[in-house]
Parts: sequence; structure tokens; C-alpha cells
Amino acid sequence: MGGKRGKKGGRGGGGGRERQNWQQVARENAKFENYYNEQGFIPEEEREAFWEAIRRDLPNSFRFTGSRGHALAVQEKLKDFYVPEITSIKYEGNFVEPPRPVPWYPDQLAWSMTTPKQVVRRFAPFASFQKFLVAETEVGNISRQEVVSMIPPLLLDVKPGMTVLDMCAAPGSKSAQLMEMIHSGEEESMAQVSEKVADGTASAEPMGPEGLSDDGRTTGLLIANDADYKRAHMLIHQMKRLSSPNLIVTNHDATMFPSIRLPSEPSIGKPPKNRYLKFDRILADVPCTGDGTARKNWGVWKDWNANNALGLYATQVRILVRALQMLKVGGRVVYSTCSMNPIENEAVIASALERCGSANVKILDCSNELPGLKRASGLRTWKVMDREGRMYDTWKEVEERKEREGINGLGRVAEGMFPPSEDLPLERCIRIYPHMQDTGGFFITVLEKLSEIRAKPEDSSKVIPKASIAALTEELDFKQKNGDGQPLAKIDALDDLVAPGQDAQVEAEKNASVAQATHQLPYSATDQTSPAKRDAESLEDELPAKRTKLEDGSEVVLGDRPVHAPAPVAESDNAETTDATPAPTESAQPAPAEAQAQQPPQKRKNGQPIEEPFKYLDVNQEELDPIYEFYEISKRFPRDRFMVRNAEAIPARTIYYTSSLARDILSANEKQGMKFVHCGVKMFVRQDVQRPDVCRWRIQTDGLRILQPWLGPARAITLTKKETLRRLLVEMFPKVDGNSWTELGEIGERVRDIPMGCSILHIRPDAGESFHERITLPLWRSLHSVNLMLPKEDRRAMLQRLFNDDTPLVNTTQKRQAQSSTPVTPATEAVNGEETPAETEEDAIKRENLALGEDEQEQMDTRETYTKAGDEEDRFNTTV
Ligand SMILES: C[S@@+](CC[C@H](N)C(=O)[O-])C[C@H]1O[C@@H](n2cnc3c(N)ncnc32)[C@H](O)[C@@H]1O
Repeated sequence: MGGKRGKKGGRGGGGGRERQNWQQVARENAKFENYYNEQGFIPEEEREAFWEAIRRDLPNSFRFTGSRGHALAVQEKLKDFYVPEITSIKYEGNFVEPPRPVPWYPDQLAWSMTTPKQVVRRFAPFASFQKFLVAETEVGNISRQEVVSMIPPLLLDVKPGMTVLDMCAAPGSKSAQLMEMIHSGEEESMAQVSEKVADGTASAEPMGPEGLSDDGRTTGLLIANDADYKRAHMLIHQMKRLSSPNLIVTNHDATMFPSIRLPSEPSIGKPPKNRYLKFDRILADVPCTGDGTARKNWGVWKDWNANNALGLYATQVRILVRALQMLKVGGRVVYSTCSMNPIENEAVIASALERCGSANVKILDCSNELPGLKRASGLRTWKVMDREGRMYDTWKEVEERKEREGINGLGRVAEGMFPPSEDLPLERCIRIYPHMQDTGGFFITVLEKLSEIRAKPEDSSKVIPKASIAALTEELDFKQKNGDGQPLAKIDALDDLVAPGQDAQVEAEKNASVAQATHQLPYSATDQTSPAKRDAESLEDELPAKRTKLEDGSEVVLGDRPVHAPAPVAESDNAETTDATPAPTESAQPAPAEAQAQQPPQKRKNGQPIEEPFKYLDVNQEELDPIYEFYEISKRFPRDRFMVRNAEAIPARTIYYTSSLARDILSANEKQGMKFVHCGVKMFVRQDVQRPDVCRWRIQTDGLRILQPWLGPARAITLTKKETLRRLLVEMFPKVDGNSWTELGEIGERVRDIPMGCSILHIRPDAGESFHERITLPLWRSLHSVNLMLPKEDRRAMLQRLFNDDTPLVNTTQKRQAQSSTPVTPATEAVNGEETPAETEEDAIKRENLALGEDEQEQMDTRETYTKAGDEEDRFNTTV
């Protein structure tokens, strides 16, 4: 695909400055239009509507996120307040169309709106609605997501307790949906179990309904993966908002995603047998050309050509084959793209089934699922277009041309791109076209694994080979002479042509070991191109000159270098690949990666830092004792899942909590070459308090959801009135000393008397109050004041949602500091029975502000990083 695409292939192209001129872009591309018209995918009578829809701007759509209860509470505000206000607006004589729920999305949690920008700008109710959307999006209660992109997770049918893999997950909209499904029903079941524990009717063993049997907590796991390191970090920021201890983020090439070890089961008298994780559900939302995103993506109109799909097909098939290998028998894979091109869709399904054996995998008929979703059947026939735009009905025709004229202009056409000779029910694949329900274009197929698979190797004789260096050089010369050379957009494109440096060598070794563990060949040992190097394929189109500069400033002369370094580990190219658990033999051990992981920390390829290790605290770690005591945490709450991010396993600044399966995986795969980049929810953060009676660890909001049912009453404060909550939201550090506590309404007395330190605020609205959300938040009681431990944007969003209030936040301590021009008289204060010179009020305020402010700032900084990364990386224009 053209040089505008992201490095590892997101979807579609376009972005940056040019995206601002989207309205001026001519929404025309003869090749694109001919390709779809000539093949007749869209029935003649719908064709006009199809092209008319695809040229229109895409409606805005969004989804309410988080637990169902919370999502419904936020959605209620839209339904009960904003929609009625908007519906009353008239524009040019007609009532304005309000946002509408997406008919097939459960519980009306997804909405779409077509309101033109000029209407939004002109009418006040829209301005306030817009504010609501922005505020809730900022804090993660609403996620902007394209309607069609919401389909794959729904069809994956994830239940709590399942192990799920999202192979190409960044930026993470679908991962967020999957995560919510894994946690579905968790709040209710945790509350039920803790009630039983409280009234003494609980069994000694962990209890709870199916999938939630960890005392009401889900036993499921989501592994969200992306090959692009930067995008994997966008994914982390997106997912952090869901605060799930059941999430691991990895950074692997999905075509050779490593097998994940599970702890060995004890076996007496025999060597322990290696066990590997298999998944109940896998989403393969693969990189694609994204021509279904033409309604929001200028790059499609500008750059569409048939060669783009030819370049992605091999990667897409490999990802799907690997997904099927890692799936449990009886499990489901959903394969999806936002492309309408059969080369990336039905051809990929047919090729993967051919490699895995069609008797082992079933294409599921989903016609009864998601009633209300308009869809077209998958294709049974299509033609293949080569790089020069010539159409072929059969592979034989391609071979004949190759015989006659050589490979020039064919691109990387493969036999598998043609309709299969086997009678596969490809009509069960799902196609969504833009005109059907005013969305983007999309493709989804649901596959079920019927039996174990031994995947056939790729047959390189059925693919038009890459042009040789000599041929490329000739072609470049030709292009240059004819003046159509373009600047080289991707220096990575040269990866295939230069000798790998030291970093590349290390990476290759790692890949080789991973490949060994998964019985997959490393890219360097095959004649295929890795997706990371996919751009090399477009060399045929793009290389402008024979001499160019690499990032380090060195110059490369094409044709002077060996194409590949020798493969570090060479399993036979023709070896069968299998998903069977590797035998515990020497060769199955990923030795090179292990050796590599033992070496001193170093930077990974492209300067990516090596991740800090994930280390679990010993259950007897004494730092946990005061925490359990101070917060009266039930002994039932597991002590063996607390994790830190340092090699010494010392609780230094943050203690994370993870699910037990996540812990088993992180521990069993330590130093095995797995690239884990995120896991764990921040549960306790060290607070520098000097007093011996105050716990030095405060509970972090992220972890409170899981911990809350297990906390005793010692640190609990219950708030019932809206007005009290409003005060705590607007005012930071309200004073509680002197008589000030009286201003805090029903919580005043409790707040006055509660000893200093982190406490837990349970918001439980009285029956008569106009809001019903039950929320629990950490509250810090300091010397003279209290403070909700909530980032400012969360405060603002809550004020907007619950009170329709955009009053600016007040920082009382800053105000006081500004007012006091003379120092406050020093006083003495009894601390723990001892007379110690007390600090001035000003000092105390400064100190507490520093401690609290730093932590709050930290949270807010996280959000800022996300926004920046989001802007930067949005060039992918994925269907999110
Ligand atoms: C279509 S986007 C995924 C969108 C995502 N599922 C969502 O809903 O937010 C494709 C992603 O695949 C990643 N990718 C490309 N090649 C890959 C590979 N070989 N292995 C894993 N991820 C890959 C890209 O970095 C990109 O983030």
C-alpha cells in the first residue's frame, strides 16, 4: 500500500494536515469504482445508493462503556435529558434529528447521530450535549467508535470466565468491548458473595456463578496484542480506564504469536509436562486496506489500488491460521476487516480453511444473530486484479501470463486469492455495505474450531515471487528516467535489502526461539515477508532511487547488500506447523530468548525500552499486614496476587493487583521471550505520611472496584445527599477543622472524627434524590481537610452529568495561601501522645498538597499522554 500507511498496517490511509482538507478531497477514484462495479458485488439496483452513501460523511457514533450498571447510568442522562431537549429544535422548518440508539446493539448502549455541524454549532442544547459528550469521553464513560466496528465483539459471544485473545488490538475499541463482556455481571456477583461472607453463609472455598467463581470475580482473561509498540501503548491507555486485573497486553507479531505457557502440573516421579494456554475466543481484526472506511478516510479515494490488498493477503491468512491453531476445540474466532475486497476477506477465509483442513473448522451461520443488522451474504465468486489493473478469473490465467511475459506487473498474486475449488459455505460470511444502514463498509466471519489442527505449510510455488534486486533496480531506473519516481516514504522498506544490524540479529533470535516454541517458522527462515516488512513489497511501486539514507545516517545502495542474513534457526520450510503442545524436549525450549533475557537491560529494536519485570509479592510480605489491618480487608481477599514492577519484588511505590490466571501466565513465562507490556491494576500507592498510625499505602481508585466489597467499616464514610457530593466535587481540600465540618452535611461529623489517612466514600443516594448511581471513591482525610481522590476531569464530568453543572473547581488551599500574607502562628499538636512542634498551617497545607497533588497530577498526566498519543497515531484511521 502507499507510503501513507502506518508501519505495521492499520487500516486505510490518510491523516495529519491533509485530513483537515477532507471536505475538499474529490471522492472519486476510477480504479476503486471500476473494481467494485465490474465485479458486480453490489446488485445493480443498489449501486447508485452504494456510491452515494460511500461519498457522504460518516455519522458520528459512540458507545457507553464500563460495567453495564454504570454505562446505563450515563446513558440515562442522554435519554432523559439531552434527547428531549434536542428533539424540540427546529432547523429550516423541520425538527432536528436527535441521536438514535443503534437498533441491534444490546441495551441501547450504542448511539449514532447524523446532525450536521452547522446545526450543532447554532443551537444551545447541542452545545451542552457536546460538552457532555466531550467530558464523558475524556473520562472514559463514552467511547467514540464506528458502528460497524462494534459488531465483531458481539458475534464473538464472550462470557465471563473465558480466555480471549485480541490479536491486532490497538487502539483498543474492540478490546474494551471484550473486556466488558468478560466482567459482565461481576459487580452483582461480588456483592452477593461478600454479603454471604458477612452473614456467615459463605462456603470456605471461593464461590460465585459460572465464570465468576472467584468469589464473584471473573476468572476470565483478555490478552490484547498489537505488533506496533507505540500502538500497543495507546491500547494500554485506552484499556486502563476499565481497570481490569484480567488483562495482559502483549507486543507480538500475530502471525507467529507465541504459545503461552501455563504452570506445569505437579507430576510425581516424572518430569513436569509443559502446558500451553488455549483460547475460548479469538478476535482477528486484521490490518487491511480499509476501503470500507472511505466515508472518513481521504486516503482511500486518493490511493486505492488493487495492489494494496495483494500485499496484505498473506499476513491476513497467517494471522487467521495462527488464531485457529491457538483456539480450543469448540472455540470461536471472529475474523474481520473494514475492507470490502474479497481478496482480504472470503479469499483469506478459504485459504485459512484450506491450510487448516475445512473439516476442522466450521463457518458459522450468524443470520439469526444481531436482529435488525442489515447485511449481505459473503461472495462465492470474484476476480483478481493484478498490480497493473488486469483482471483474472483463474490462477491458470496468471500462470499463463507469467509464462508469456514474466512477472512484471503481476504484483504478489497468489493462487489462494481466487475463489476456492472446494465447496465452502462462504455465503455465511457477513458483508456490510455503507448504504444499508448509513455506516462504513465491513466484513465479518465467525469460525468454530471442530477438531485439532495441523496446519499445512504455505506453498510458495503458488505465489508470484517478489522481484529480484536486479529487477527492482531496473524498474527503478526505468521509473526515474520516466519521471514517476516518488520520495521513499518508509525507510523500513529497506529492511529486506540490508544486512541486519545487531538489534535486528537479537530480534531475529528472539523470533526464532518463539517460532521454535510455537512450531512456526521465523520470518527470516521463510521466503515470505513479515508484516513489519510488508512495505518492502510496495518497493515494486515506490522505490525512487538506488541510493538512500537510513535513520542512523548511513547510506544504503540497493543491490549492494545481501537480501537476508542466514536464518538463525532453520526448521524446514516445508515442515507442518501444529498447535499441539510442544513436547518438553530441549529443542522446544526457547533457549536463545532465555539467554537473551538474562543479559543486562538493553533497548529493543527501534529504541523501545525493555519493560520492567512483573514480580509477585510473597504472601507473607510484611508490608501487606498494615494495609490489611488499616482498611480491615477481609482475610478472604487473596494475598497472592499482588504484583510490583521491579526485579527485587519490593513494594516501593505502587502495588498492583492481577487475576490469578494473569499471575500464572506472567510467572510461568518469565524470561521466555514473551513481550508483556502491561498487566495489573494499581491497587495501593505509597503515600508519604510521617505518622505511625496512618497507613502508608492509600487505595487507588482503579483498584477500589475489586477491593470494595472486602473492606471493613473502619475507614468507611457513607454519603447520601446529592448536595454533599456536589460540594466535594467542586471544592478541593474543603476544611474540616474548627466548625468547618458542619458544611459537609451528613458526612461532616464522620469526616471530623475519622483518623487521618485514606478512607472510602460510599455514595449511596437516598430514595428521594434525583440520581441513583452508587459509586465508591477514595477520600483522603488530612490534618485540616478532606479531598476526593479524583482527577479534575472526572470531577468535571460527574458534575456535568449529575448536576448539569459546569461551575469551575475551587482549590480552597490555594485560595487560602494566596490570601495569607503573614505566616500563621506556630502551634503545638499532640501526635500519638507525644508533644511535637507542629508545622505552620501553611506548611501543613503545602505538604499535604504536595503529596496529594503529585498523585492526582500523575493520574492526569496519564490522561494527557493518552490524548497526545491518540492524536499522533490517529493516522491509521481504523474503524474506531
Ligand atoms: C484494524 S487495526 C485494529 C483495530 C482494533 N482492533 C480496534 O478495534 O481498535 C489493525 C492493527 O493491527 C496491527 N498489526 C499490523 N500487523 C500486525 C501483525 N502482524 N500482528 C499484530 N498486529 C498487527 C496494527 O498495528 C493495527 O493496530
